[in-house]
Amino acid sequence: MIKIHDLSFQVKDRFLLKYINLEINKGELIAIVGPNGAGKSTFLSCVANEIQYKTKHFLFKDKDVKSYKRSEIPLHRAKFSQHQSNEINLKNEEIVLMGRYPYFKTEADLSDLEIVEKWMAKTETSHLTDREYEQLSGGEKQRLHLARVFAQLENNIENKLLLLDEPLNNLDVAHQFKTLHLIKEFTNQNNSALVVLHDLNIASQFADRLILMNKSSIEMFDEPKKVLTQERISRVYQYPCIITPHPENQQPIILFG
Ligand SMILES: Nc1ncnc2c1ncn2[C@@H]1O[C@H](COP(=O)(O)OP(=O)(O)OP(=O)(O)O)[C@@H](O)[C@H]1O
Repeated sequence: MIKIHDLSFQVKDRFLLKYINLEINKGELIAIVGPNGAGKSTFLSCVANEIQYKTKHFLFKDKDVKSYKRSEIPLHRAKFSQHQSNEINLKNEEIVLMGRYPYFKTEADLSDLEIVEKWMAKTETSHLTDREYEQLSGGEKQRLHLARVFAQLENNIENKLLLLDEPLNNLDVAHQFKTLHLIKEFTNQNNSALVVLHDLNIASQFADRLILMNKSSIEMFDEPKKVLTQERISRVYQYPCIITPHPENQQPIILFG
C-alpha cells in the first residue's frame, strides 16, 4: 500500500522528520503513537502530500505518489485533520457532502446524498441535520468530519487509505469505540488506515502494528506486544509505567504512574 524510503522534512536547519523508512500493507490498521512534538502529525501531513518533504522513494499502491493526478488521489486517500475550522458556513449535511466534492461538478446526485445519509447514520450524526454547526459540541463536530472522510472513500476502488489525526479527540468512550469499529470495518475490506492516537491502550487493542515516534524519528514499528515494553515506553515518554496483559485478549495494557 505504502513504501517510503528515507523520508525527511526540514524547516530551516531543524529536522522535524528524519530517516523515515516504512512499508504498510493493505488491510492494516496502523496506529502512530509517541509523545507531544515527536512528529506524528508532521508525518501524516507528509503521507497526505500536504508539505514538501524529501524522500528517496514514496510509493503509493506501487506507483510513485507524485505520478497520481490531482483529481484521482482523493478517491484513493482521505485525511481527517486534528484541527477543524470552527466557522464553517454550511449546513451539517453539507459538511459531510464535502467528502463527495471529488465525485460531482455542480450538483450532487442521489447516490451522493444517500452516501451522506449512510455515514451520518453510521457516525450517529443524523439527528444534527437542522442544528447550527457552530453550536455543536466538540465531539459532534468531530463525528461530522469523520462522516465526511468516510463518505469521501465510498467508491468501488480497492485498497484505499485513511489518514486520521487524533480522530478520538472529544469523543466519549462509547463513541471512541464505535469510531474504532468503523475504522476496523474499513481496514477489514482490504483498505489501510494510519491513525494518530494518544491512548496507548486503545492503540494496543485495535492496531495491527504501532509506529512509535520519538524525536522526529521512528523509534520502533512492530506489533503492539513487541513495541509496548516497560523500558521503552517509560524511556520514550519519560514517565514510569507498568505493563500487564489484558485479561481477555492478552494485549499489553499500560498503567502510568
Ligand atoms: N511548520 C512548522 N515549522 C516549524 N516547526 C514545526 C512546524 N510544524 C511542526 N513543527 C514542530 O515540529 C515538531 C513536531 O510537531 P508535530 O505536530 O508533528 O508533533 P506531534 O507528534 O503530532 O505532537 P502532538 O502529540 O503534540 O500533536 C513540534 O516541535 C512542532 O512544534
